[in-house]
Amino acid sequence: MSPANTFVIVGGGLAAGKAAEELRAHGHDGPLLLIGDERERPYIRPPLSKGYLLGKEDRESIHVHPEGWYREHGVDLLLGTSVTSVDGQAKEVTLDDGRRVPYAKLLLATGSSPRRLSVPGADLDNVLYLRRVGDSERLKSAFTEGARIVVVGGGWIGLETAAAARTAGAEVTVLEHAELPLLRVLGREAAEVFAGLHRDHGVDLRPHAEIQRVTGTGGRVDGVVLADGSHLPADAVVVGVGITPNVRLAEEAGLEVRNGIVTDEHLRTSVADIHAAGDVANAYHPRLGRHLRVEHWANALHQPRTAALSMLGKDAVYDRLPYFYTDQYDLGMEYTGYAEPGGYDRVVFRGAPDERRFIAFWMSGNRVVAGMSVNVWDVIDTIRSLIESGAETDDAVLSDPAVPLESLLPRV
Ligand SMILES: NC(=O)c1ccc[n+]([C@@H]2O[C@H](COP(=O)([O-])OP(=O)(O)OC[C@H]3O[C@@H](n4cnc5c(N)ncnc54)[C@H](O)[C@@H]3O)[C@@H](O)[C@H]2O)c1
Repeated sequence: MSPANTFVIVGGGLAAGKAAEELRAHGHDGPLLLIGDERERPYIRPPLSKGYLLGKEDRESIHVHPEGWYREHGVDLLLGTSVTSVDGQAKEVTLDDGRRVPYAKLLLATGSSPRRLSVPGADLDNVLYLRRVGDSERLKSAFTEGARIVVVGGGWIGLETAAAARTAGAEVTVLEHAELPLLRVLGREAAEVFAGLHRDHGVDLRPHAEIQRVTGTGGRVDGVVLADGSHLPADAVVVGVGITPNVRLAEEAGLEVRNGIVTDEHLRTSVADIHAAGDVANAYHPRLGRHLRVEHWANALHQPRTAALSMLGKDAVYDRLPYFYTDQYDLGMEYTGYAEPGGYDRVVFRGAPDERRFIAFWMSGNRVVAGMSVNVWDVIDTIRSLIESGAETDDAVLSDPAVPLESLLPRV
């Protein structure tokens, strides 16, 4: 095995772990090095705000591969190690200990980092973020019976952690900038379902809220002050105000970076032999006809196959529709497709949103562009097929539970 044939993966999350697997599965038999700055071997993040946070899943179960897998598959794991620079001309990466590693092909799966809260007091202890497994453990110990938890941001992190905190018996307030949590992602009617869910579980949901500062005593949080002057006591503050892609290495290496590392549909970057996948990749999506950066688990799970094939010189295109899911209290939801504001003209419901058991279809003309099932199971694959087929349908049929969804698919 010659080092000239070394493939290097930078990143230690799901996309990185999965890429190692796909490279071996599709025939890379040369040296394979995975370099990640976390000390933990690659793990998946969805349980960190769901089952793991709730104590329903153990640490072993969240890993992408069992402990021995990397050795068995000849993957060198360099954990707790940062890549400090990439040289796309010399085709080598430099590590934080000064070592230089040449590569034949490089995959950047550097992920993203939580946006920090930038108000006075935001550096106090117990202002908590959620990205890594240790963060989830810190949240878990803060979520105790009667603890006062203020969550900043009503996105998926905010709402899932709010649900976990309430389930643990904490008093929870969610501060959301917008008029309604998830309004931008889901539109009004579907977003109302999540707001109602949290209110029914005793969460104090505050829309149009602007945090002005975090107050504390002895270095620890004791409250937050809002722009309207109100003061909320708090034992911990959880911040979920979005993430930013980790693009520094790519930028410094001269790769095209625009809302993430820009790639084509093969997940190739603008520099030869460098590929990108996962949260950090702003990849051209041929089905949607635009570049798209997706910050969800399913993307980090599936893009590595395309990246691996393309690193091996085989033809592969990434055109899967985005997919994500959530579990909050007794509500389970799956979503597939892509419906940005302006990209759809109405939402059609099948079932009962007020009972939190329904399917929602985001429509553009007579076509479904995205679908969400709430407490309705085993339909998401059919919804995906319906979107992918581009079949025309109408609202009366979509909203009628007596019409099987399969019957809306074009016959082949
Ligand atoms: N179930 C899932 O699929 C899941 C779960 C967790 C996280 N994620 C992903 O991880 C990423 C990070 O999640 P997130 O929830 O942090 O981001 P997000 O972008 O989903 O939500 C951030 C929310 O915070 C609000 N906000 C921003 N600044 C604020 C402020 N100063 N005060 C009050 N509200 C403010 C925004 O309006 C938005 O509603 C997202 O891409 C998310 O989709 C997905």
